[in-house]
Amino acid sequence: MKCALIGNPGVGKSLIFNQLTGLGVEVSNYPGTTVELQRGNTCYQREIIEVIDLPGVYSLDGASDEEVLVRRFLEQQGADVIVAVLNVTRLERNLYLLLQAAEYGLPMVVVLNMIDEAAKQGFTVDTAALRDLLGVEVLLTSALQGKNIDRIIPAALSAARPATLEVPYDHHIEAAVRSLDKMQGTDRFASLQALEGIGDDAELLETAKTIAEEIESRHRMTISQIIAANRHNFARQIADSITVRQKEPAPSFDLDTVLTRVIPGIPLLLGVLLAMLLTVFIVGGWLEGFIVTLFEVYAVEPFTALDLPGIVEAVGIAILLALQAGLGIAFPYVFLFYIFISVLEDSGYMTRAAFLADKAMHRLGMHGGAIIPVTLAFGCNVPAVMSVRTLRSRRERMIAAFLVTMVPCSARTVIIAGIVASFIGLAAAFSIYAIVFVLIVLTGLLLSRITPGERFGMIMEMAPLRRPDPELVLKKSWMRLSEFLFIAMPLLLVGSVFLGLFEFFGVMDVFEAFIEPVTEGLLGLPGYAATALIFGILRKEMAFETLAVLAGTADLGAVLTALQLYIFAIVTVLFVPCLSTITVLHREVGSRVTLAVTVYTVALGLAVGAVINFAFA
Ligand SMILES: Nc1nc2c(ncn2[C@@H]2O[C@H](COP(=O)(O)OP(=O)(O)OP(=O)(O)O)[C@@H](O)[C@H]2O)c(=O)[nH]1
Ligand SMILES: [Mg+2]
Repeated sequence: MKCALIGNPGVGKSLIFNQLTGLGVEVSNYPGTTVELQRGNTCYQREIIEVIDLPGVYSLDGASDEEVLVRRFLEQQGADVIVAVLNVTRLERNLYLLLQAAEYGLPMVVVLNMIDEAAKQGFTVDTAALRDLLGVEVLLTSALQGKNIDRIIPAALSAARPATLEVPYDHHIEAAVRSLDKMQGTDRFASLQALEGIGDDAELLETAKTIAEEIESRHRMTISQIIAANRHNFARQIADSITVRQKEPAPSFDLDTVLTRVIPGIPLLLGVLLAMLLTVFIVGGWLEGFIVTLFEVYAVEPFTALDLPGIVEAVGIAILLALQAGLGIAFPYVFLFYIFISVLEDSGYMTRAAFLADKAMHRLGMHGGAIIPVTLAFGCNVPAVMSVRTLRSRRERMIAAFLVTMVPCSARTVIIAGIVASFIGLAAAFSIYAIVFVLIVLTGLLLSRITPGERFGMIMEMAPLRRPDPELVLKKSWMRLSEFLFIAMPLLLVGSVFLGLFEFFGVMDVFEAFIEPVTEGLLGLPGYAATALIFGILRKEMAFETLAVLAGTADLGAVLTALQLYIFAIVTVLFVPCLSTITVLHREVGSRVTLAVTVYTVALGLAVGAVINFAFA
């Protein structure tokens, strides 16, 4: 048997799913967390029951990816039982979706979740009244406290049935439904769908269209608008009739007016982001240094001391370097960042941040939600790319994936600080940031023009402000980290081994000679800089380290001119995202976008380097 969890975003479907199946899908106090269908199994009385976690939607007739997915799922009867999960503190809007889903006629049970919050707000729900109205079983649950979750499956098995309640539509629409029934013998649901222009019976659609146009001209509204308005009204009536106030809610200080007003909202947001970045830089940088040194002293050095035959040593070193690069990013940056982001999400602050950032992000072809990937990117592009999946449309995900990989991550900051700030000066270092920032904005403006796909406004529900649950925060951060470890690391290993072998067999020298016209002619850099750039692909700071090794000194200022150092730094910063980023890009947005990002950033890096070289040489 299959049970599907359907409901608005952020009502607790995934938390219920995790409790039923023992799996760990992502749970967040940020609407729109689940974007794909998730499946898992649970066992009840020796029967295996498949549970499906669907992405949250507000209605079933929109064009967003999630709405299309859920609608198809219902049309194709993807489940035997629908478990409609409702947030009891937002009954009206949640009932709207329920009324719409009920029309598909599948057996269902209703779960009113977050009853703990309702109690805090001083009300409860008359479940018996709702049960009578809908004609289906209604449960009160709190997924956070694990209350009544164990009753969902038994109810789905024994008490699920199609809802008997019908939305009373406008009398013109009801009349149209009756006449379609008389003329073509279609049932209520099919007639309503046909009136909205949905379905594949051409004759029925034709008849329905004539009737619909007649009604629309009278109401000066589209049929869909009339139907939606009727459902809304009915949902409100039901919500009012089943809500039982127990006490008046205590008047509370409205934190939201502080958080979401431009002043002090925006300065506060910038402060929060800055504090987060600084903490991650300082703590992360320290931790990374620690891990890298640890590897150096306890793995790389002892391994080289073994004096193994050349090729074995080359492969071994390559593997160690990849582990060093991967772990050096994973724990200090990815994990730390995820903890911060999870706290911001689960406290509900992230939805406020998205709201504040919406205007700026729109210019770049994304919406406020892109604040998450963009902020993450300053720490490390890997988690940033992984988070683009929370964006609503493919168009936005593509734009965000592009822009995020251009944001100077902490490793690139190390390059800017280590090469430019220390050998040339602070002003020069800031000028690199300024150039990159301008390029990101220009790229965003360009992409938002040329990227195909529908634009969506931001309709995002403000998640309630809550104290984040430490256990959920840690669990989620760990889950996201392990995704990085198990997906990006193996690829990083393979890439690194190839690079090591290339070097061993002298492919690097051939390559250096081959692209000499570019390195020397175009960028005015010594030939060995090309190898350093290539190693930068593994881990950005390695460009710096390799350059020092190849130049034979850490005092780069003695062997390279200020202009050469500046060009090397800006090319490294812009040039191809690192291998870890490329692997996650590939997973999140596919090979074509990954290739486009790679080609674009190489071209951009070389072009900017060349322009600077010719302008100042
Ligand atoms: N207080 C309280 N919080 C809950 C309850 N159930 C879920 N939450 C919280 O609500 C937030 C949303 O939970 P999710 O399970 O991610 O919601 P979802 O329905 O899967 O959301 P989408 O994937 O966006 O559709 C999380 O922060 C949960 O911890 C509950 O019963 N009580
Ligand atoms: Mg979810």
